[in-house]
Amino acid sequence: MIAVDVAHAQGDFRLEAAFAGGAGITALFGPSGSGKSTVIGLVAGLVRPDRGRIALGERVLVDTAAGIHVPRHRRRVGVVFQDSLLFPHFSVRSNLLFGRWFAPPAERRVELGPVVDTLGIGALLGRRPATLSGGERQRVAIGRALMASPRLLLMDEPLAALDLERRLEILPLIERLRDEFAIPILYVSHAVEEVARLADRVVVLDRGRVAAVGAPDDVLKPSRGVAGDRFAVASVLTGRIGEVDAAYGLTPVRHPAGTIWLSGAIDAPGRAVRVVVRGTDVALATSLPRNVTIRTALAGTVDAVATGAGPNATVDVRLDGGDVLTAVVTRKAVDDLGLDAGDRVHALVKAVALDERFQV
Ligand SMILES: Nc1ncnc2c1ncn2[C@@H]1O[C@H](COP(=O)(O)OP(=O)(O)OP(=O)(O)O)[C@@H](O)[C@H]1O
Repeated sequence: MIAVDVAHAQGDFRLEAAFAGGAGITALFGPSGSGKSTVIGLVAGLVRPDRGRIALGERVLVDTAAGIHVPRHRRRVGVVFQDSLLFPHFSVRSNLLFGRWFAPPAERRVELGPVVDTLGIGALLGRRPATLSGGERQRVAIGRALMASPRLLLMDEPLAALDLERRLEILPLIERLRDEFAIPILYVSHAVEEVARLADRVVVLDRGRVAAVGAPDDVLKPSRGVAGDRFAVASVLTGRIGEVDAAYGLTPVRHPAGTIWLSGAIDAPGRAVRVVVRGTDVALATSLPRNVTIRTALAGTVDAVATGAGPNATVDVRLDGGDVLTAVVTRKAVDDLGLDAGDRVHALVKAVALDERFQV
């Protein structure tokens, strides 16, 4: 468990944040410049806070009042950045083994074999970093951080430099290492799908302050602190996978409010799945439109409509079965349709917006 309570100024920016992260993945989420990387730097020991305390379990890493500032190499905190630097003249194997030196021999709990297996990098061990693709380099960087048997792993936008295909390959590996190595992870990301899928707990930062803390389903709602960034609004729906439509390459997810179609085939009938839906990918209709390309129409009742002075509005729809789906629509559409709490609506979601590999 990591507990952070710090104040730190750099230039005009002032961070004043207190939060705690437990087992599993704690996501730090928020707009650019909100202070996410600054928090990572403070926990990693790259930056010394003006004031505050950082503790990892029983161990105090920073306590400015007591004059404690554990140097970074003694923190037992692993760090993976967007572009992690590997040692260019070492093989992948040597890069991985290098990580071990950061753990005192008695505390080396992570072995090379399981790391290589989990990350699927066995074929790369003899190669030099320059010969690796971006995705391969990132896997090795994650492996090297793991080899230090860290008590906490910091991941600062670890997938941001990769294309969608590579991101989708590495995402399940991050889940596996969370589960198999049981190392708590503090994970910085801009991407709402990543946060919704990975995080056990989300800390939303906004202009250096903690705007919200909670489970992804609760926090990734606009009314709970991420207003202003319409692309940061997402909902998580739970359903069961049906039989793949092989002719069209679609997977149906059965939900009490209707069938959610995913673009792509997941051959796992009966498996429970969480589907992450961005608010900007949802349209609302007061009657079921017939001649429309969208195949997914979920029935529900408007719970709340939030409008401000801006052009956009958010509409929380309580779907049949209980899940809440938030739609980001224009304020004009809300007025034109006269949408209000209690109205029955159909929430329309484009299947092509739901990449099946982002679902859990
Ligand atoms: N060394 C520095 N000197 C002065 N200001 C800094 C310094 N480092 C960062 N800042 C400022 O501190 C603020 C927070 O930066 P930080 O990198 O923590 O944000 P972030 O949430 O990680 O952003 P992003 O998502 O864009 O990476 C920004 O306004 C940034 O310009």
